Amino acid sequence: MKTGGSGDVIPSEDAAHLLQVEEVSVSFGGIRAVSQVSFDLDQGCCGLIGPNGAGKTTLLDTLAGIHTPREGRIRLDGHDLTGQSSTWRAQHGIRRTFQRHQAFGWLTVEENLLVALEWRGRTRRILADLVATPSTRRRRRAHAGRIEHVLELCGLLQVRHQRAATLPIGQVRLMEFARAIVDEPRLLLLDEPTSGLGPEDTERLGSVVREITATGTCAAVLVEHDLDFVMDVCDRMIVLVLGEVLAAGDPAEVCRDPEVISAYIGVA
Ligand SMILES: Nc1ncnc2c1ncn2[C@@H]1O[C@H](COP(=O)(O)OP(=O)(O)OP(=O)(O)O)[C@@H](O)[C@H]1O
Repeated sequence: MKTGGSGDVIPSEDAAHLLQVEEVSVSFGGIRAVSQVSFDLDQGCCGLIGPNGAGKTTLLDTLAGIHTPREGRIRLDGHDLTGQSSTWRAQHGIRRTFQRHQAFGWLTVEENLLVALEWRGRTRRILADLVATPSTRRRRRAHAGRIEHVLELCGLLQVRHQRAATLPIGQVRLMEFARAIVDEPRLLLLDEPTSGLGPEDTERLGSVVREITATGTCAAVLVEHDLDFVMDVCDRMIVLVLGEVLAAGDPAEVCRDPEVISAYIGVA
């Protein structure tokens, strides 16, 4: 991992996990939203489930650098990134998707992906560059293969030239997912990605999440209320209740746990 301009990264002495969450607690005033949560992730997709107010989004936001933990540490590839900004984390391969979409509506689907691909490591001129100068055209050609592949993977080839604002919500969500994976992140943080998707798009999204997290180069943490989707794409599951880990492990086993059934599945 490279250090960012402002970043002092501290290597862990332990064998590095891709993601290591160590006794992380997050509070808002007197509310302890996340309490002493620890887990590792090396590959695959880890589902984060639990009732409303359990602390799932807070934990995801903390991994993304939106909140700072009151206690604990977060490491990526062994490097401590607890105090790093969300921009720094994004530049080092962490991508977070949001429940509310954040597409550039006036750009086409393909341009949205190009912006995402070019953003990494750069902070200026990207939108301005979309007016095609010769250097922009050269860069577009260099990125064309990757964009083509991701458009195909996400079922967006046919709408590649449509403006994002004109797409139905299901395709906007798939495009947002495509933007998150186009520059091959190390860690994806997915916040209720099936929200607003119909069964066909949900199935496609599930197969893309499975495919990209099966390569071993990208892992994902998924917050999702659709338990069928979690069971379909996750090889691991963590159940949070009132900010604490109630159960963790193989999804099928976790779902059979009587405490999990009583605290969440019975009411989900
Ligand atoms: N910005 C904030 N300021 C104050 N309290 C907050 C803030 N964000 C979350 N909380 C509180 O922290 C706790 C955990 O909330 P969080 O949104 O993380 O839960 P969640 O499991 O994602 O819930 P849901 O499934 O409803 O989205 C809740 O009590 C919530 O009210």
